[in-house]
Amino acid sequence: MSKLRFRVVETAFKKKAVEVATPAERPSEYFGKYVFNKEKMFKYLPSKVYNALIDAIDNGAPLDRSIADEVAAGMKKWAIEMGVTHYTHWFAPLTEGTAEKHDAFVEHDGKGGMMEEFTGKLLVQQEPDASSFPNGGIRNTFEARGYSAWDPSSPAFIVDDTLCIPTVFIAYTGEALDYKAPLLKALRAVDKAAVAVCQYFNPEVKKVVAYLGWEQEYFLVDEGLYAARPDLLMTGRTLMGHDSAKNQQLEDHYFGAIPTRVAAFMKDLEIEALKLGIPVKTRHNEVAPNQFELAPIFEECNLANDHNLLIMSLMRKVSRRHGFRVLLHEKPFKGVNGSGKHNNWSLGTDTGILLMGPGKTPEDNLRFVTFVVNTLMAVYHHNGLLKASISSATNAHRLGANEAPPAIISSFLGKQLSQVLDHIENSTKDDLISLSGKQGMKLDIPQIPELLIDNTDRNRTSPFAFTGNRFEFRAVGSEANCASAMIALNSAVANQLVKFKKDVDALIEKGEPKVSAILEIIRGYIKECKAIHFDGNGYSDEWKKEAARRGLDCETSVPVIFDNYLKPETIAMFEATGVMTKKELEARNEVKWETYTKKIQIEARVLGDLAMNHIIPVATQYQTDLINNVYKMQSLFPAEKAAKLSAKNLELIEEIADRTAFIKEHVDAMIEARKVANKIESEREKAIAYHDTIVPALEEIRYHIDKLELIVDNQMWTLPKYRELLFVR
Ligand SMILES: NC(=O)CC[C@H](N)C(=O)O
Repeated sequence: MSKLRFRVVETAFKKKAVEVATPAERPSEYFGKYVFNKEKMFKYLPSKVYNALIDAIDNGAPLDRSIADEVAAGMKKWAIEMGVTHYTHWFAPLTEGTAEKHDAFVEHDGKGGMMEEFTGKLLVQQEPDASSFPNGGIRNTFEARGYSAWDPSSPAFIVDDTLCIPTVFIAYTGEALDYKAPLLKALRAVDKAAVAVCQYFNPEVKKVVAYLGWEQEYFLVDEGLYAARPDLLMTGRTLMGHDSAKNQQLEDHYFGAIPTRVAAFMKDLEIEALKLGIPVKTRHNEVAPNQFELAPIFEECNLANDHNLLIMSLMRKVSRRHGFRVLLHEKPFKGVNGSGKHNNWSLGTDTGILLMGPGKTPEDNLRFVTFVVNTLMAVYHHNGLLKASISSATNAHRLGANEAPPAIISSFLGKQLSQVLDHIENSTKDDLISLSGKQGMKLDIPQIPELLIDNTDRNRTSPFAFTGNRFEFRAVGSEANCASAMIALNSAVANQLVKFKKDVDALIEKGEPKVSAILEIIRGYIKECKAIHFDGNGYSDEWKKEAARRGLDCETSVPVIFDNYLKPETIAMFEATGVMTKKELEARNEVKWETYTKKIQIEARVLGDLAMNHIIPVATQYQTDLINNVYKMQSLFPAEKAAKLSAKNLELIEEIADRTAFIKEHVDAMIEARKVANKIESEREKAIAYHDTIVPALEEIRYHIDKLELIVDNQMWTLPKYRELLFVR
């Protein structure tokens, strides 16, 4: 009998919710307790320094060294009062996680003792010995220097005894080695380009901010069960496991009562998140059993992204206090919903206008339509790139399967917005603009009810859906750094807005009045990007055919999808917006291909091990029991009767023999295929070989393992089954 599996199931069943103390203060009082936010800056910094820092945060003004020294002194004072002993630059290298290297505040005081020290120099820039992060060949090992540099726009925060300073991570030669550096550039580009366009409508607009509201989906699995599944432990997903008879068919988990152990975890997590200034708001059960979701209020994109990275590491930490492990993988379990991280994206002005939201007047709506249509143009022209920005070895299992968006980028607009765009497209300039006496010009742009639009039919099958006053990029994966998608989207929109401004200005120069110039260009754009608009069922096979006919990127091989980053139009777009150079894009793709290969390689190794060490031995043992039974039948009964009574067992004996033989042969073949792939020099070709030869083998082997799970004695099966992983909580 398999002891471990039954022991962990039993222990898990007995676990009670961990008591979580509710803080005495209200959430609004402890919100941001561990953040060096504006309130603390005001308290701990001289007013001149405070003003300079706020200017740097709000307007990107440069900070000189003397200011940095004073900021560091203020930060240190606050941190030491909070019991902090260490500091770290906190950054997001190209690994999908975050990195930190803690240093104590201590320095020699020159009198044989120690003192706490933290200077502006240490705040502003560091040179972590971080030569082992992926860099795609940008840094040669002999010149392996990478710098981390302070991002004042994301406030420092405290985790345990450490002051964490959000930073970018760049090479000695200036290339980005992280997600934050290009994200900040993309946000600057979209700000600049959108401000220029906004000024057609309101010359007061000086700043446009990109907002991000992410929705983090995740699974929780009892820690004991998790430990008994080496595949979960090492790859984040189950590489095998037959469907549980009951899973999500009854739709009884979604929005259901939150299980008590989970509710305690959520409460604990939320308290910690609020203290770190993460404005968490929503929590609920998701579609699959043991799947949940957490979402904050939207924030400025760079901050929101840091908060998402932070929440993922908090989730990992807090879940363990509750005897759980959190699974952020996009598809931990086959056959039930995967986990996404829908990115709600919008643009807003410093005059308080949400640019993707309809307004009250036709003029407001012309602005609204301008930004929506330019976004559609960007998504249309860069649909392959946007797909590449969310593609990974892990997200590939999710896209197109069980409620997740398909692997083709299209945009859902809903009935009302579609009608407005159709109206503009099908009207002449004179239909749309009439001169009406003293009131001046009248625009015929249909009204979109501001409230109603929030309730428009949602389309879960759309990867990029308009949802009333924002777009929801639903294809982003749960494990991803949102920056990848946000870099691509904001850069593409920035580039498009620049083009729009150029097109409109050209007409104005020819003597066309501003409003009709805008309408003229918008009308042309609506026609041009029609192919991206799709309100139908994204899961259907007809859509796949239709999307191909429309010329949208329908590639499904992740390593090939990455080619989108190196297409001439992509390079031109990133270079024009100043977000990334060709060299950076090339290097980053090397990392993407390499990571892809390594992830599949690890899965193949783990599956090979489990097949040989768990599955085949257990199946063979059970087969031996059956064989013994057959022999005993023969000694007990006359031959004919024994044969009849043993018929079923004989079938099972053969089935086990066939399936184990298949598994063994294919594990061996997979090892050989890996050997061949590993010899390939080019990272791209190697990743393609892994995709084409190893990924299908993983599926084929799994199929037979899952069939064995159905027939082998349950008492012998060593790995916790889907019904246990998904329902014990
Ligand atoms: N209810 C939902 O929105 C499901 C979303 C789904 N889990 C996804 O992967 O995107």
